[in-house]
Amino acid sequence: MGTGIMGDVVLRGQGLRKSFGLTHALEDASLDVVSGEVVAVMGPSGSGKSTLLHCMAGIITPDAGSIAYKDKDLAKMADGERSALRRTEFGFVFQFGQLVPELTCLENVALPLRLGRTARKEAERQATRWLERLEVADVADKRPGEVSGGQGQRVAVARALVTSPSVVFADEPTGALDSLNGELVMRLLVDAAKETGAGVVLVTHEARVAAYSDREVVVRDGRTRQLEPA
Ligand SMILES: Nc1ncnc2c1ncn2[C@@H]1O[C@H](COP(=O)(O)OP(=O)(O)OP(=O)(O)O)[C@@H](O)[C@H]1O
Repeated sequence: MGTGIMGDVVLRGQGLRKSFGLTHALEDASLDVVSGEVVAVMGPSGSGKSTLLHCMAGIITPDAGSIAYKDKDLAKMADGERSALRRTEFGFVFQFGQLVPELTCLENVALPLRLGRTARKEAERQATRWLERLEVADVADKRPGEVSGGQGQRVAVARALVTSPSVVFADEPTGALDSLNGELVMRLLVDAAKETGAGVVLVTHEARVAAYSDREVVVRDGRTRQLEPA
């Protein structure tokens, strides 16, 4: 891995600190997200991985440090601007519970486009293309409760990519899957991201999953350590 052409730094977090009461979740964490590159964020349970991801995505505000999207400081954006950035430039894949149970898989994938005011027909056309790309076109009309865990995660990946985001945040995306389905989801996620040029932040504690990345960053006690590519 790691031989693709990498682009520019799209998102840069530097010197991030975040405490929850007396818990110092992040002490000094830095992370660069490069377009077309998959960076794995590894580390033991409770080390601060998810907190780092949530800060980088603008979901929570760090106590100190800076996060810049294409050189624009997230802290200086208005709330509305930050939410618009999340909706249009970021995609999210979590471990589970992210699809809307009342909607069909097709409607779930079309939803981010609909929220961005794309007309229904066009949104569903693009959603269909992404379901095909993730090899789950056959579940388009089913609801999330009627599909397997692996199929559901592939639908979630399709939904994360449908807006052509510049950054995809994936927090233990294969955590609830068996190894075969986990490998399939990772392969499809990485291939699709490479194709669109998205940078991927992959939070995982599994070396087998991190093996899909181009670069690894280890978080320990809220501090990041960048590993040199092999
Ligand atoms: N909203 C919160 N309120 C209070 N404490 C929190 C909150 N979020 C995280 N923490 C604490 O911050 C520390 C880091 O948590 P975080 O979820 O970032 O770790 P992690 O590396 O992602 O762990 P895991 O691999 O188990 O998901 C932990 O001690 C956790 O209990």
